[in-house]
Amino acid sequence: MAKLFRTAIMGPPGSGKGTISKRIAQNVGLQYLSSGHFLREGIAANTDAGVLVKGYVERSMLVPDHLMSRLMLPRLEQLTGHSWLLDGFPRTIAQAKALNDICQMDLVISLNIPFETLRERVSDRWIHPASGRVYNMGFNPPQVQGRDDVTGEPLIQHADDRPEALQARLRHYKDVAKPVMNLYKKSVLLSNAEAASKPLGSLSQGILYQFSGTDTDRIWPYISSLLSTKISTQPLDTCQPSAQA
Ligand SMILES: Nc1nc2c(ncn2[C@H]2C[C@H](O)[C@@H](COP(=O)(O)OP(=O)(O)OP(=O)(O)O)O2)c(=O)[nH]1
Ligand SMILES: Nc1ncnc2c1ncn2[C@@H]1O[C@H](COP(=O)(O)OP(=O)(O)O)[C@@H](O)[C@H]1O
Repeated sequence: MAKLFRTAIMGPPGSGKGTISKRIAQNVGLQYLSSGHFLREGIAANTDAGVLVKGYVERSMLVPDHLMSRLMLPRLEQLTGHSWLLDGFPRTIAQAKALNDICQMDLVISLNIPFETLRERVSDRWIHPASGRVYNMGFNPPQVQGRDDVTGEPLIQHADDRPEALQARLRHYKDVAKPVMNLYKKSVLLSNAEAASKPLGSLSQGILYQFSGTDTDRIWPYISSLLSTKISTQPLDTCQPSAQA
């Protein structure tokens, strides 16, 4: 049985989830699954799932929880036997509960970045719409200005990255993410029977680690060191539903 490591990264738009996830995947060698990327792939390939979610994604609305869980959970079940990192899922408490039903996570990373920093970053953000590759004109510019490094196709800026839209997205993120963070935050020791008899919202798991700052390069060493500690002390295990399941 291998040591398996299941983790998720949370944070407001522009907080650096994608940037940090890429570093984690390179350093730790786990499977990286970004919900936004996964949905966009389905839309581009015109799969049944892609057709169902297209309207929501194009309007930057959250895909309904039941649909999101129906798409993501089988994908995770295919990764049995692998360590993974989720970016963008679970985003709501309903999604977190659905994930708990199939798997206990080991660690949740939350990025806490000041609004002004987010505003500066997203106003400088350019994306390659087909792949979701993200560039920042100061931090990680493309090799050729305005062009994707891999395909050479033009980069675009998202209407959602305008400051007014960002403010609204941030408010929405805070409302939706708070109960999810509370679920992962505090440690409570409960027997399975106790856990089963409590409403899920009252349970929390003590696996949330928050990182604050304005620079990804400064936050990264702390995350890297946390991961080394967590992974080296991780018991041999397979994916199990959490006590709440
Ligand atoms: N100047 C600067 N830019 C950064 C830093 N870290 C990341 N960025 C850039 C890369 C992107 O253009 C932008 C947002 O980063 P990400 O796309 O990694 O963020 P995230 O995945 O959280 O955004 P999303 O949820 O997709 O809106 O900021 C940093 O420390 N300094
Ligand atoms: N966990 C999720 N629940 C509901 N919708 C999601 C989820 N993840 C992604 N989406 C959909 O995909 C879109 C793109 O997601 P993402 O790439 O994470 O970017 P953003 O930070 O703009 O939300 C979202 O606007 C939303 O429509």
